[in-house]
Amino acid sequence: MLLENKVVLVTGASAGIGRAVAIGCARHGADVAINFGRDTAGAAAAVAAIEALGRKAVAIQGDVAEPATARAFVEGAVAALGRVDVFVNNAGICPFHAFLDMPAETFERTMRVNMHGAYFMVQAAANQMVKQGDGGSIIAMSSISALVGGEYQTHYTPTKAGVLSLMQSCAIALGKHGIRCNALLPGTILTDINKDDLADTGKRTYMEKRIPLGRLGEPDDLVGPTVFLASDLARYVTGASMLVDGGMFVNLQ
Ligand SMILES: NC(=O)C1=CN([C@@H]2O[C@H](COP(=O)(O)OP(=O)(O)OC[C@H]3O[C@@H](n4cnc5c(N)ncnc54)[C@H](O)[C@@H]3O)[C@@H](O)[C@H]2O)C=CC1
Ligand SMILES: C[C@H](O)[C@@H]1OC(=O)[C@H](O)[C@@H]1O
Repeated sequence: MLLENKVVLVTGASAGIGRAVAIGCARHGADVAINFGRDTAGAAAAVAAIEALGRKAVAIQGDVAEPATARAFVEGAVAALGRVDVFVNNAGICPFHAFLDMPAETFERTMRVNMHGAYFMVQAAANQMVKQGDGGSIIAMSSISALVGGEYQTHYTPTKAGVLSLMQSCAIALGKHGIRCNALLPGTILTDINKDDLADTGKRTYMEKRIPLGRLGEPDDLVGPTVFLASDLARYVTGASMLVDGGMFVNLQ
């Protein structure tokens, strides 16, 4: 198994991509600590699914927008599972809104959750890995939106570009410690984050038509790429980014 004896931490793992990735890593042999915001039932379901696979799991509540959450999550995970081998920064929000009347609070909250949250979480995980002294793998859930814009995502796309950039700089800062840092760039994956947006059937059909593989993504589509980057198969991969979008980005005409 690719992640045998590894401890994986995933933020925002009570639903969507984070939950799929947490359970997927357990399927490949990892013990898993999940951070979650408010969804206690979703977090409990993720823990139960991981334990049903014969792996250890712990769920730790905390708002990633608060810098103190990062240290508490890493410390709680180490207390429960012993160490941190892989850190997946996944928690994120995208409250769709037009640019010209974007409320300052919506802009600031999106920045704090997606960008500040990623920064302090990655920093806390990296410090633990440096302390352990035998490297690690950090993976950030960026987005196709790091590379292209969105009319109702002017507050969101800069955070995804920021997270991609964070992985590039951290790859340099942490390479000497044997810590690899990479970004995954999902396309459009059906989750709660875009449920309302894609309830517009015209928009959903348009998005589907843009995808050469012919369908929107599902959370499990991110498991393979995450497990690969987490595993020793990717031992010489750092500072890299991988689109997981069914080919949407390259589909000009
Ligand atoms: N669904 C998609 O099409 C795409 C999603 N992404 C990214 O993937 C990541 C996961 O999103 P999805 O699974 O799609 O959405 P989701 O809405 O299903 O999941 C987001 C998760 O983050 C958690 N979360 C939100 N704010 C939090 C906070 N302040 N503290 C702790 N946890 C918090 C939520 O509780 C939830 O578990 C996000 O970073 C998103 O930007 C990137 C590209 C495409
Ligand atoms: C929320 C969006 O539907 C989703 O998130 C992203 O990062 C991409 O823009 C997807 O379409």
